[in-house]
Amino acid sequence: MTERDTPPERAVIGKRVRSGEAETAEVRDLAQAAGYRVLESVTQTRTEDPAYHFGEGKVEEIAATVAATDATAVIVDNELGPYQTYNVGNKLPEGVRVIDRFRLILEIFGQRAQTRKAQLQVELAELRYELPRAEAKASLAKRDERPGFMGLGEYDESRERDIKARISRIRDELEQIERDDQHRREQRRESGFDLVALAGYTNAGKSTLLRQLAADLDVDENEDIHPDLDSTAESEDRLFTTLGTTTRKGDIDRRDVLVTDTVGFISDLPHWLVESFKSTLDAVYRADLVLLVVDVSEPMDEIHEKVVTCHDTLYERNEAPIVTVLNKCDTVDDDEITRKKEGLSALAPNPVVISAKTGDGIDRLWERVHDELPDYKHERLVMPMTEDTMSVVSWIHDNAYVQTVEYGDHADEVTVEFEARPQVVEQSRSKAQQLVETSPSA
Ligand SMILES: Nc1nc2c(ncn2[C@@H]2O[C@H](COP(=O)(O)OP(=O)(O)OP(=O)(O)O)[C@@H](O)[C@H]2O)c(=O)[nH]1
Ligand SMILES: [Mg+2]
Repeated sequence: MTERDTPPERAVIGKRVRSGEAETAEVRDLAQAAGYRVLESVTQTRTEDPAYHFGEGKVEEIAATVAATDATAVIVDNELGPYQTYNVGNKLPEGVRVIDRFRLILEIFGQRAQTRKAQLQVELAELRYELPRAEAKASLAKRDERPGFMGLGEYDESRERDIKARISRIRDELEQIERDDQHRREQRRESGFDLVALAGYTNAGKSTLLRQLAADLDVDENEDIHPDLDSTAESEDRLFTTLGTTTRKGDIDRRDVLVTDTVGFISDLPHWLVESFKSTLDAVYRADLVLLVVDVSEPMDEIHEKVVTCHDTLYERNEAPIVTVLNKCDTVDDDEITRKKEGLSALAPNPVVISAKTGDGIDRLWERVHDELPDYKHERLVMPMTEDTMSVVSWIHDNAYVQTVEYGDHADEVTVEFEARPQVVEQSRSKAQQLVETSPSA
């Protein structure tokens, strides 16, 4: 994690809503997560102005607030078009930056990106953010207006081409990474692991839950097939603490479960931004089961909105069944939980109530995970005793839940009874078949 060593930048927040009252709690948290100190906020309820986004008078009010507080940045919790950014910037004191909601989120992601995959995804999102702005600059320059648009220097006609070329190179590299990840998921499934992913709004408690679910911090034995197993999953009361993915072995009896924690969701993200993080979100989209973590301590309408955002983000690509997990039950009383469960019943039927912090409800959650995962199959295999038989028996021990092992009277055969994923049953059958084919009596 990169923290700024320099004193935090000072910011004024601006936000426009079409109706009702503008809520600034989340954008303040986002600004703080990006390392800004928020001094003031200025809000407006009106329709969007094409030139300034806000009304021109409101922009003047923002400029006056900036001057009075000596702020160095204006953070607008809306999407600003390139021309709007330019026009608002022109009204502000010299050198004050204008940052919209997406730019802000990209700044946070940029600070958190540690792995090659995360860095590529952030760069892809930045380039996709920049492309329409470079196009706008180009069209302004073509009309020979406003040279040096947005203070970014001379118009350079190769800029757009460069961005497009870079986007396509990053896409190629990310696709390769996705193929490798997919291959690893297949390998894990073949070795009998069920893949469970944690999803949910940012700050819902996913990383805290991962630590509760993880039994096995010592992952050396499987390092080759699990290079991303990690013994830390940072939790903090801050938005977007987690950006990449962390996978750990879960503590469930009989079945081997790998639990993956990943980047949180947030509302009002444009499609291209979500799409830029596809390689990371694949851990969720391609899991066997998704646990959708919800912070139950928040007011009902906020919970509702956040669950809808999560469903929207999952909707297009997710393949796995979803179990809703109402987290932080230690902060609310039983009556409130009952009320909130009822309020959510259409969106999230039959949720599991837990506290990732105290561990309350974790046993119930495991039971539910067990129920939702594909059924284990029962199998009874009789194998001839050859020099390879014991290694097959030991393979079955590693990949299945073995009930009994019996040796024939003359130690010429062995019978194993076990339960396992359908795929493991298939594989053990074919291993047993090979033993039959190579046995001397065949
Ligand atoms: N009271 C209470 N606090 C919790 C619980 N679970 C998590 N928290 C707190 O909620 C905050 C966020 O927790 P994280 O685990 O970092 O949340 P996350 O979903 O991983 O967040 P991001 O990675 O930022 O998206 C931290 O301050 C946790 O200590 C819980 O069950 N009860
Ligand atoms: Mg996290």
